[in-house]
Amino acid sequence: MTSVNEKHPVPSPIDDPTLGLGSAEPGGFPQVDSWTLPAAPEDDPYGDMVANLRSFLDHVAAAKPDNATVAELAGDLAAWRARLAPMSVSEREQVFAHRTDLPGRGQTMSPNFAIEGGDRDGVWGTVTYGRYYLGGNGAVHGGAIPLLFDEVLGRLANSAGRSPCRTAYLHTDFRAITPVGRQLSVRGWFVSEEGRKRVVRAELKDGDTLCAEAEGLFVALNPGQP
Ligand SMILES: CCCCCCCC(=O)SCCNC(=O)CCNC(=O)[C@H](O)C(C)(C)COP(=O)(O)OP(=O)(O)OC[C@H]1O[C@@H](n2cnc3c(N)ncnc32)[C@H](O)[C@@H]1OP(=O)(O)O
Repeated sequence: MTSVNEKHPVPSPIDDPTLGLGSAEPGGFPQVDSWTLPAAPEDDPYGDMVANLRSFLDHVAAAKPDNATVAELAGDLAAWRARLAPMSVSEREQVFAHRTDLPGRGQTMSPNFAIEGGDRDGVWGTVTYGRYYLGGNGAVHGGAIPLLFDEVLGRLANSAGRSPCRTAYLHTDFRAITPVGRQLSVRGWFVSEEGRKRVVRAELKDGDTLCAEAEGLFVALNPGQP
């Protein structure tokens, strides 16, 4: 056990019995068969929870709370951790990041890529980086940009009935500051597909300004590869 304070001890992630190196399921990424999201269900508590969690992280990043508020929040978070801990399931059963019917796949790790359309050769949509992703001086953290590209290109490279693949390289060029809090356009497309090798490119734009672009090689997994 590791702990930031004695009142609210935080177990290390390694204590999670449902995960471990070597236990990943082959090609465990959710596959994309259609880029069209179904109409949002009337009542979708999980989607609401994830949207609130994203917004919560933005507010945590933006706020300068007093100590009493921070202590209360730490207690609330510890209580929620204790409530969720017995509900841990295997990767296959996990809901987080597996809800391909939700914007952003129902996860909060990578920026919320809102898909507008796509086909076998490409995908396009928007992203708005919240305050959580601030690097400095109003610009998005440099690591959060390849995170978006891996999400967009990973989904594209695994789409349309293709066999599961993994990122072999992801080269990112930062061309201009990527602003926090503005709706940006994102586009990913196939450059080539030869044997196991899928070369894809993507760009991130603020209006006409190219903020960043990337090239990725995704390699189709052989049987038995994790
Ligand atoms: C819905 C979900 C969206 C999110 C998707 C996210 C996708 C991810 O981020 S996956 C996680 C990050 N990636 C990884 O962990 C991958 C780790 N690496 C690996 O597992 C392996 O190196 C792997 C599978 C990529 C390739 O290994 P292996 O199967 O042995 O292939 P290998 O024989 O070396 O290479 C196959 C071909 O690719 C080429 N290649 C492989 N890696 C590279 C590289 N980094 N640069 C250039 N070429 C490469 C090889 O030269 C070879 O080419 P050729 O056939 O012309 O000789």
